[in-house]
Amino acid sequence: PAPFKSISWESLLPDFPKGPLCKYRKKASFNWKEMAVLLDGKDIIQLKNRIFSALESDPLFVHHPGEELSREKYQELTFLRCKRLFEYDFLTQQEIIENPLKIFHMVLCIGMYDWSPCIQYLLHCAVSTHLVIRHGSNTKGIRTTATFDHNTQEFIINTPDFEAAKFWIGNMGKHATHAVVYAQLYTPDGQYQGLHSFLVQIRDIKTLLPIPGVVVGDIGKKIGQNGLDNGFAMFHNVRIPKENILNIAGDVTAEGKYSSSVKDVKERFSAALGSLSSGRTVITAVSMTNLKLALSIAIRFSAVRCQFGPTDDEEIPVLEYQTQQWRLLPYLAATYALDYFCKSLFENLTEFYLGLLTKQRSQRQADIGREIHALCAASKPLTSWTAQQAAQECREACGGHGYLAMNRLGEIRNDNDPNCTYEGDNNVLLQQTSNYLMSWMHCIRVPFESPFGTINVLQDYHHILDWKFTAMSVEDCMDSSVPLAAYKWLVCYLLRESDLKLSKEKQSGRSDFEAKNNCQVYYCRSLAIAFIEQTVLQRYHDYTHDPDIPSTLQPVLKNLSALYGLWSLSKHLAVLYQGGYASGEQAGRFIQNAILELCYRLKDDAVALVDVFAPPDFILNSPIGKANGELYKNIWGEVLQGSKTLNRPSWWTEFCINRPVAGRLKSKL
Ligand SMILES: CC(C)(COP(=O)(O)OP(=O)(O)OC[C@H]1O[C@@H](n2cnc3c(N)ncnc32)[C@H](O)[C@@H]1OP(=O)(O)O)[C@@H](O)C(=O)NCCC(=O)NCCSC(=O)CCCCCCCCCCCCCCC(=O)O
Ligand SMILES: Cc1cc2nc3c(=O)[nH]c(=O)nc-3n(C[C@H](O)[C@H](O)[C@H](O)COP(=O)(O)OP(=O)(O)OC[C@H]3O[C@@H](n4cnc5c(N)ncnc54)[C@H](O)[C@@H]3O)c2cc1C
Repeated sequence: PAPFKSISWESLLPDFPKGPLCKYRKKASFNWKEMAVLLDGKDIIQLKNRIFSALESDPLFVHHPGEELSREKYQELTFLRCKRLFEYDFLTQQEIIENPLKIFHMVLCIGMYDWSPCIQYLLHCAVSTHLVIRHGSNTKGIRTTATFDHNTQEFIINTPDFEAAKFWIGNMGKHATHAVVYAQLYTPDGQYQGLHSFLVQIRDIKTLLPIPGVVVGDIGKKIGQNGLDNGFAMFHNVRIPKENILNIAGDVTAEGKYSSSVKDVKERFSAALGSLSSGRTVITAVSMTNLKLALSIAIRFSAVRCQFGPTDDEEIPVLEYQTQQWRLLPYLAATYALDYFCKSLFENLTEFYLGLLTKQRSQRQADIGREIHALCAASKPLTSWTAQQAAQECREACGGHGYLAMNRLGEIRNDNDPNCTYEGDNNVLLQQTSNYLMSWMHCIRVPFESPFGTINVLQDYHHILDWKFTAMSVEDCMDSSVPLAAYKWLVCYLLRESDLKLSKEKQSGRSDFEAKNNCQVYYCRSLAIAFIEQTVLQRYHDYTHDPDIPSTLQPVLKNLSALYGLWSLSKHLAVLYQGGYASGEQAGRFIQNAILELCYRLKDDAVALVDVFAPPDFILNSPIGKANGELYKNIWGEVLQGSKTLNRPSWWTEFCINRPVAGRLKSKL
């Protein structure tokens, strides 16, 4: 990051308007601008400003308060906005090469405005990876076939029946003209060659009418993200040229012979699915961004909204209540920890793609692919669930105002919801992470490490299993080293228990399939969650304890790290006691009291902490979350902008004239 002093704050990070939030802003222990520069750096802040102000000045992105858009209109507007994003082309190739992290920030800035155009845009950019994989979770079971016809040098794409139809596909409902279709490949000798992807034209590019043999349409209204047209498709002997096989894992010669540089079928399957890791990394960051949006709204609201007080004539901000602090501030800490983790995961992914682009065939490159897969298969569940719970908590924390659509918490919650499902259902994905961890069990007696070091903790497996909770006071627990040690034990313990459980299941005669399924709840699933929480915490602990962090910022960052660690760990207290890491009343009590103390210490910093990441008012688009904190003026301003707010309803005669005759229909029942 650029040094603090050389930057003109006025142009880069202007002061917030004066208002009711000033009271808390003055109490903050640190300078929010210094924090923003530390976390993002001047270059990224400039990029964010550029994107935010482009959207704010563009009439196409104007908000329509008080207006209900039909789904058709919203889809049209989303498409126009998506086209406009291509016109803006916010980043040059050179900028991306110099700092790939800029793509990540660009996506999240657009998403903060609305996820529908953002995802539509992303899907158009990433057409090579993300269209028509669907057979649900079990990709191996996809039933669409691609049979090579060497007489015409074409593949014939076929959907056997409607249950095998592609469903849910983003952009396919109304407008996609081409799709990447995952299908089971058959060569002319009748041999089955496994899952491959093919580029298939589905609509005419001049008329948007379906190509003969393709049945394509819109799947209907969803719980959220309704600007996006999700669709279905079925293929009836649709012929595509030979060149349209996307030969990631294998190819077919003109004579119809199959060839692949990857001999093992299982490896080919992993290669075919490898690109899903980038989507899962993006979704991890999308969910973390939803945390930022929800908390910006709920914390600003809580700092201004007053209820009850020590005397009848004095009401205090709801943020002063222990309950409100405990409900919101751990999510604020999680936002900071996950924000750091997302950036580090994106860097890991960049290294992986650099290896692919330079055609690395090393063992390290293969190990990186496996480790990234294991990381994002658990970070997507962790972050999307955290954001989902946080959005609901923030909604309730804002009371009735949180339920008003204009304040956006419902939209954030509903738009975040599918992050738990797409690119792999969370519960299904966690199994991939635990499989990866379990696969290390046989290495435990020899020295080993993974490229990003996330499983190196297992090198001390036997030793760590003997560790105990040793803190002697609440104050002892106020550093993230305490939950981190507990997490290391937890991962080793759950790994041992999962492995033992699997062996027992097999010994009792269960098939591998059954045995694995019976080891998920309380074992493998908990293991994957504990592992990813430990990894997030480890990275954030190392960052916040780095001696290069300015001394003006380190105390608050350390508090956030400790709170995130203890709060996450507190959900595993039962296992810590069950496995003998903790014993006696004190351990649990210390952890609980440390959480409350950290919440109390952070409450005066909370507004400044959200000021660091909250987007401008236009983007946040929530009257109760505005930076001026003028809660009531902002709400009234928005309510009165509704075109029909003060109108008599169009159906007023039904009330005033066509009155019901009580009991008129009774005899007809
Ligand atoms: C993972 C599965 C559940 C696999 O299940 P199986 O039981 O059949 O197989 P195995 O567990 O035995 O696996 C075999 C082997 O393969 C390895 N593997 C599996 N996946 C990967 C992977 N991704 N990378 C590396 N390796 C992998 C596995 O570890 C095994 O190896 P070992 O033998 O060594 O142990 C699978 O069936 C599955 O993934 N299911 C989920 C299906 C799924 O995810 N579908 C997604 C559909 S697309 C979708 O939903 C899109 C939604 C749109 C969302 C938009 C939001 C955000 C925008 C994102 C945009 C992305 C932009 C990115 C840029 C770009 O890509 O260019
Ligand atoms: C908004 C949205 C957009 C989407 N966009 C696309 C897209 O663009 N392209 C695309 O290809 N797909 C897309 N999808 C589909 C998405 O990838 C799938 O919904 C997802 O992979 C889950 O599969 P499923 O819906 O078949 O769930 P299922 O697999 O039917 O899961 C149902 C339930 O069964 C459980 N379950 C399944 N298998 C197991 C198991 N082995 N062990 C334990 N429990 C299990 C799951 O946890 C879940 O609770 C989209 C979905 C949504 C919601």
